[in-house]
Amino acid sequence: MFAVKDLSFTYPKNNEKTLKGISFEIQEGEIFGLLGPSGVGKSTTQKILIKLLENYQGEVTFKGKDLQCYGKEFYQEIGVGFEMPVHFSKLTAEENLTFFKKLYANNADCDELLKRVGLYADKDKQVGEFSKGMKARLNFVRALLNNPKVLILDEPTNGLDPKNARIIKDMIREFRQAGGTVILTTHLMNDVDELCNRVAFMANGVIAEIDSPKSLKLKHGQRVVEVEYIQDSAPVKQLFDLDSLKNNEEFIEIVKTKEIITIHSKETTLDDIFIKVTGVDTDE
Ligand SMILES: Nc1ncnc2c1ncn2[C@@H]1O[C@H](COP(=O)(O)OP(=O)(O)OP(=O)(O)O)[C@@H](O)[C@H]1O
Repeated sequence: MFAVKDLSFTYPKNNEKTLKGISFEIQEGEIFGLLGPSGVGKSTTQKILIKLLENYQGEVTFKGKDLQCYGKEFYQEIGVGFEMPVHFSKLTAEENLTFFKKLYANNADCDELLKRVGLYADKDKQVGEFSKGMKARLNFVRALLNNPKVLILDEPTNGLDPKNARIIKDMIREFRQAGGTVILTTHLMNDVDELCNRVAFMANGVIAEIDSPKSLKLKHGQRVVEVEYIQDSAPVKQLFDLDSLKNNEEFIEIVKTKEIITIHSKETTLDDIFIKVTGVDTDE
C-alpha cells in the first residue's frame, strides 16, 4: 500500500534531521505499528504519509504511485485519527460529523458508528461538553466517516477506559478483517500485541527493528523455561533450555517427583524489546 524508501525530513526551524533515512513497506490488509519513544518522529512520519508535510527527501509511494502525484482524491481513501482530536466545540457531535461528511464522496452510517462506540445517546450534546474519552471516541468515528481503505491512527485508545478501549480495538480489528489497512502509533505495547501484524521500532531517527511481534519476541527472548518447585520444604527456581526440554532428564525428574509451584517459558515482552532496541523505557 505504502512504500517508504530512504525517507529523511528536517523541520524548517530545526538544525537536526528528525527522520534520517527510514525505509519500510506497509502491505494491504495489515495493521502496522509505528513505535518508538516520544519525539522520535512517529507523528512526523504519519504526517508525511498523509501529505501534510512535504519537502522530504527520499521516496514515498501509495499503491505504486509517487505520493506527490496524488491530489485531493487521495483523502477519499484515507481515514485519520490524530492524537489531539480537533472538533467544533460549539457544535453537537452529530453536527460535527455532518460537517466533515460533506468533504467526502463516500459516507459511512454515522448512527451505526455512534451506537457502536456508545455515543448515540450523546449525539445532540455540544462536543465542548464531552469528556476526553468521549472526544477520543468521536475522533475515531470521524476517521471512519468516509469508509476509508487506510486508517492512520495516533494513540486511538488514549484516555479511554478499558471497556471503551476494547470496543475501539475490536473495531480496528474488524476494519482489517474487512480488507482495510491500518497504520497505528501507540505507546501501549499491550495494544500492539493484540492488534499489530508487524511493527517498526524507531530510534534516533532511524528504524531499529521491523518484524512481526512474534518474530521479535523469538529473536529477543530467552528460549528457557523457569520451573519453581518445593525442595526440602522451601521453594526453588531452576532454568532449563526450552529446545532440549523433552530430553532433559533432570527436568523430567522434577516434573515427575516434585511439587511444582509454577512453570513459565521466559518469553520476552514488547515492553522489553522496546527498551532494548530504543534504549528508552515505555513509561518515560
Ligand atoms: N512543527 C514542528 N516544528 C519543529 N519541530 C517539530 C515540529 N513538530 C515536531 N517537531 C519535532 O520533531 C521531533 C519528532 O516529533 P514527532 O511529533 O514526530 O514525535 P513522535 O514520535 O510522534 O512523539 P510522541 O510519541 O510524543 O507523539 C520532535 O523533536 C519534535 O519536537
